[in-house]
Amino acid sequence: MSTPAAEHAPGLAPADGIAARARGLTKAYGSGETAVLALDAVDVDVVRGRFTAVMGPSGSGKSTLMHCLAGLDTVSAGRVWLGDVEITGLKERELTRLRRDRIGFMFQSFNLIPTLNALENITLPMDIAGRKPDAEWLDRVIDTLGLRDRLRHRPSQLSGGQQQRVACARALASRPELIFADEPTGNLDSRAGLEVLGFLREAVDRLGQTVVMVTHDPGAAAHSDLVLFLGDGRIVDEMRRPTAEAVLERMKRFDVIRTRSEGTPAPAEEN
Ligand SMILES: Nc1ncnc2c1ncn2[C@@H]1O[C@H](COP(=O)(O)OP(=O)(O)OP(=O)(O)O)[C@@H](O)[C@H]1O
Repeated sequence: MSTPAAEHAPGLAPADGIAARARGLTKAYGSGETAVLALDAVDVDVVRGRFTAVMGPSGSGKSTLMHCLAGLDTVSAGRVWLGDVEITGLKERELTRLRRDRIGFMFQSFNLIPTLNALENITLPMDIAGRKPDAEWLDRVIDTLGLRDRLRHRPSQLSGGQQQRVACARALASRPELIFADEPTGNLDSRAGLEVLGFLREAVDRLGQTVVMVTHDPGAAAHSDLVLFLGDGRIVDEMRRPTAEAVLERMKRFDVIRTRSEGTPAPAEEN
């Protein structure tokens, strides 16, 4: 049970249906004078069946948070759970299996294998794991992502947006409990980017998936249900049912704080 105070803290949700959870998550890089505190005692609940965006200035800890939640990076202190399994303290082999079974990843570079066709790329992680895809689920994913008539094409025969859709399908194919997307629209033009965001949205709404997306783009964040704002390694704010305008306004406040702390005039005076 979470305490009433915890329920109102940014980034914390009521304690049921949690896909990932962190408590006191702290990550330091380096030591001594060059040490960087990338995450500073972060508490966060990722709610199942929702689309969560993570935003914040460059260097605020977004990627580090995602990597620690996904078990791709070790933590310096604190605890992380995927579903009800605590991953902090797991051995690398157990962690690899857990990641493979429970998590789908989408990165900015799609990491498609050029010699495999779209379908083979989509099922590759499951093939490696020696698991058979659930045919009905795979069909739904392929149709939702509009890839039915592109399955035999190789990546070089697909547009950037189509390649990203294949990467999205690959992340969804094993029906993971959680999808982590790091700047999934970063390399795409705005139309293809919108497509991918639409598909992630549909993955949540129609397929019941859980998505965590790191982004710099307020327009992308507006597709989510909840935006978590990171500043200096802490969750400093959250926004439900975001709009691009509201997210942009919130992000501008980071610039004002930074400008003030650096002792230079506020940006308004520069414009
Ligand atoms: N491997 C590393 N070694 C040392 N410092 C690191 C390492 N990775 C990240 N950092 C530092 O940790 C802090 C958080 O980095 P992180 O990449 O999580 O930020 P971010 O919000 O994702 O940034 P960006 O928006 O620029 O991608 C930064 O100060 C960064 O320089």
